[in-house]
Amino acid sequence: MPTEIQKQAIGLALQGKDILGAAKTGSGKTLAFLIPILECLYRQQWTSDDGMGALIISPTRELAYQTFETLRKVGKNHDFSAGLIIGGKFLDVESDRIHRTNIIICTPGRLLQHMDETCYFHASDLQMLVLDEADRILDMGFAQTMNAIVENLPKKRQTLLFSATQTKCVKDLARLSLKDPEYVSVHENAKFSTPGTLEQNYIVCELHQKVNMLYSFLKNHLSKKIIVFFSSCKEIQYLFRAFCRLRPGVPVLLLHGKQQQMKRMQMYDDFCRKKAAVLFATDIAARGLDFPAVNWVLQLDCPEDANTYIHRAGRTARYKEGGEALLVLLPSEEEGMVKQLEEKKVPINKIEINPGKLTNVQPKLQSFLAEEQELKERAQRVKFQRFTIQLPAGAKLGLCVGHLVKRRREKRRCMLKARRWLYLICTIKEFNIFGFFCSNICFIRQLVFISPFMRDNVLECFTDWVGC
Ligand SMILES: Nc1ncnc2c1ncn2[C@@H]1O[C@H](COP(=O)(O)OP(=O)(O)OP(=O)(O)O)[C@@H](O)[C@H]1O
Repeated sequence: MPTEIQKQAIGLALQGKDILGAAKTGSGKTLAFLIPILECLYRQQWTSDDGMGALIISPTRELAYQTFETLRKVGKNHDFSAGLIIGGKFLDVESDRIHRTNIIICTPGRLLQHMDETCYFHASDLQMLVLDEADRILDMGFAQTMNAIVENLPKKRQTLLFSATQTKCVKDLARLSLKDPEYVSVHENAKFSTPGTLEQNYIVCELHQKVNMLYSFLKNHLSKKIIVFFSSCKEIQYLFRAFCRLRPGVPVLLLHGKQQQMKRMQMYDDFCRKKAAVLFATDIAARGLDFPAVNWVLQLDCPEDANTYIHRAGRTARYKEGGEALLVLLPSEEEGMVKQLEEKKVPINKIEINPGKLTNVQPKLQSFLAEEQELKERAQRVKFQRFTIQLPAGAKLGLCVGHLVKRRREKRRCMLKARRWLYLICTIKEFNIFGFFCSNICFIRQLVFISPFMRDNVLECFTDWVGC
């Protein structure tokens, strides 16, 4: 039986319409664009000599890989060739085949690299463009890459955009030159924006209790399949190692963007296959991934916004299955986040932690840190990062300016370092804005010259925390 989004979107897509598709997480959007692609190329009797007929752009390698696998299943009776074009693989192997591939599933960066460097590759016959997780692909993080990609695509084509949190931003849509798009939003009038089978709660927890809380939670759910979301690679790497030593009694897996490609794929496959396991993940696993039978999603760090919350929580309770989501908030995050979630129609209840049920793992952790220098260094970096992440945006920029002032003689090195810090401590949005400041050291000197008060404060704060 087709799902609601499939019923509504497939017919319109087959009529050649541009589509803005929005439906809750786990509601079958992938088939809502794969079936029209296959049908469209089949009707035109597309062959390998015709080259690329359809292009699907995904925000992450894992999602592209998953879509590729689904396409292999649903397209097994067709003769079209399909290719997965993602980073971390050999460029020349892809280059040899790309111009003969009918359906390409890719991440934006890698696609642009081929557009720039692979001489045979062109997109002039493209019939259909699909942006999966469209709002993410059109946001600031991918803006430049996507603008460059769109310049290489023919204007006459059909464009389909899908997401659980669809963008209606006119500027974004203008960038893609959509022609009178049909807005297919199957759950727009629903009472809630998350699946009805998803039970959602949040707790408020002090920072120093988070690790105890996570350990106790895992101990109480040993037979379950759980995803735990963190907001930074540093933190996840440290806690992964710490939990491997703490041995909670369930296999702990790790997925983040700084892993090598092979490792990433291996973790992804392992977690798909396991019946009971916990996956520590950053937001690269937040969107689109369809891990089978996940019971719990735990968000140990507050998401960037309500949309990110919806996508993270949507890794469970997929296609009629049940699932539970627990959000962990610091006291300072509660008011703002809960308000955002209410505005987005997310039904979430507050529950209290039972202090009697928390296991204190701090003494064990301290003894591991004393034994292992590397773990200790990781812990220190996480501590600094946790402090800075909570600062207001202006103070983050201040930290960076302070660093630049102090090391102004080593111009290039300190600029690079400042950018790296910003990357670690800022959200993507903040980083994009502040990146501008770091790219012009003269500007920063002027800024500091104008504001000696700011400089002194920043230096003091910075020296305290970094000890430099
Ligand atoms: N018509 C259908 N009948 C049965 N199962 C389906 C149907 N359509 C999709 N599914 C299954 O539902 C699950 C979720 O589908 P899919 O990954 O496409 O959801 P989605 O809407 O893209 O979710 P997200 O917003 O998280 O990306 C998949 O396991 C898929 O196989």
